[in-house]
Amino acid sequence: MAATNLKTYTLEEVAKHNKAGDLWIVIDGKVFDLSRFAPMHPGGLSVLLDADVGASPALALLRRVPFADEGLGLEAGQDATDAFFGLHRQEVLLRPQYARLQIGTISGASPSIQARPAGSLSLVPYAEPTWLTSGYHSPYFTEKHHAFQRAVRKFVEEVVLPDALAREEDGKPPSKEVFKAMAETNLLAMRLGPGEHLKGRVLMGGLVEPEELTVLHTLIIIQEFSRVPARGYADGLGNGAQIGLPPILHHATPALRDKIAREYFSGEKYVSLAISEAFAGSDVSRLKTFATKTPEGWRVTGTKKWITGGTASTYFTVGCRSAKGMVVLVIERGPGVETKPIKTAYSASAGTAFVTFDNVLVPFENQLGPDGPGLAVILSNFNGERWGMTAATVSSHRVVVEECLKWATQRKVFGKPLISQPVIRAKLAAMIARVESSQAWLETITFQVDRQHVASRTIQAARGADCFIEELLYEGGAGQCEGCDSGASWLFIFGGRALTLSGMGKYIERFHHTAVFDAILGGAEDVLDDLGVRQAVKGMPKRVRL
Ligand code: HEM
Repeated sequence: MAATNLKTYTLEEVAKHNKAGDLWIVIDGKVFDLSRFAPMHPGGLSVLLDADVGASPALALLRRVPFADEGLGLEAGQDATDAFFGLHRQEVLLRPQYARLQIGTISGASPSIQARPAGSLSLVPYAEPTWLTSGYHSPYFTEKHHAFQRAVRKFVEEVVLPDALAREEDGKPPSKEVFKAMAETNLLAMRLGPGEHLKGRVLMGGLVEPEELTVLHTLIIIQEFSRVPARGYADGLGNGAQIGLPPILHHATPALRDKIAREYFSGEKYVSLAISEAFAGSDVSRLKTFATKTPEGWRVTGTKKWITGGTASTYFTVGCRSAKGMVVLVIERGPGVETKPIKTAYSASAGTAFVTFDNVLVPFENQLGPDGPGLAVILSNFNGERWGMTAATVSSHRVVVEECLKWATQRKVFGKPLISQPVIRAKLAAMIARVESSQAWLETITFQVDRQHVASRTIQAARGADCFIEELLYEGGAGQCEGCDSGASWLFIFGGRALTLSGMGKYIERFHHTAVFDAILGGAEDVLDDLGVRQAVKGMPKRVRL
């Protein structure tokens, strides 16, 4: 927070404080006293004193240094806004320890750079999907969806975002308070989509009635949550339950279903899906976790790997091999169940676990669906998972487009904004086209899913499309440079800053090292691609010929 007794100064007054130990600077009409901070400045003292860099701005600008003369949106004698924003994220000035360096404002100047208020829409072109862009219309979303979106965004930016950034830093799991807040608004329940589990709940303070909630609302929730630049944190924040709970809701006995739903939707206990193993990923029929029927119940022995949110989960929806084929069981943490964190490249806050089941006794009532064709229970779950991952993927790519657009316009190279380079504009054009087309396709599919109430054919089509969208965005798409195989566009736009954990490119760095994961999770991309085409071929009419 800025000091309260702010004074008004002229540039001439500021210019007198231009040396080490007595250094004032002007950023966006605000006067900062850096006299004590300058020796500790992370970018060094010298830059702050170097008039040629425009960093001793009051002095430099009064001298009309070239930087200020280059048509960068500043008039000579004004301030060092461009120099600052070419090197720092806006949030630096919002940090209390830096905000309090402000001692006043420049007479007659009014700040022109403002942080976007929590919950509001971004005005950066393409930073929002078309349906949220002023002047555009949507065949799917109504005014009520808009109100819902505003409420979810506010929640995400006020409650989730600060915790996500902090947890990505310290590697701890998402805070209990965030789960509790999600429970209070019923976001935990709504994230699973429409259904019986919403009955009697007050959704988002009453913004939508339980029977009114559609898959389009779920799309809004997923896409708003995915704007948070912390992919791993999102996984820790209940993405495990997103896939682990549906089989319980659809196949468990009413008593078990209601107990686990109550505990999860109130934010008390967590649920994970435990299918993949060191031995089997996409080829789930080869699992080596064995369930044996005994008079007292099922006995389960085996291991599970890459279990999202598993370190914190109480319940695991587990795919097992049985004498009859496959069976899915709900296993509660207890004797014989152990979880160990897996160190991943993407985030410790995802709670990715290696789970061991050592001769665990599981009551017969915990069986989900029939013994033998358990594979069908597992596979049916993948459809919703892929759709959700695609919705998240498109949204997080949009955030990257926004970051790149901002950076390319505020960063100066060779005396000009980066955006003045045609090659940068070409990369941005490709990224925008892919994000926009992916979102359009996603909305079409979502609408079909909504109308057909998870009709299998649409869902199969959705899965094929989802694979394509993810490939488009990651492998050949938003990340790639057109006409060459030189890698991700966002890396080229941000340069070395895309590799640093702090500063301008920190979100790009985090995005880049998690970007490919959605092509693996929920079934490897190429396997699902192939499945999509095989299913299309199944639907080919026998009589068609060229
Ligand atoms: C209120 C004034 C300022 C504050 C509070 C401040 C603070 C910081 C902080 C916290 C960083 C670390 C990186 C980050 O977190 O973004 C940084 C880096 C830096 N700062 Fe400043 N700074 C100020 C003004 C300036 C000015 C006027 C210049 C010169 C034009 C400057 C040049 C740099 C440079 C060159 C870096 C390193 C950037 C990089 O590694 O990419 N700073 N500053």
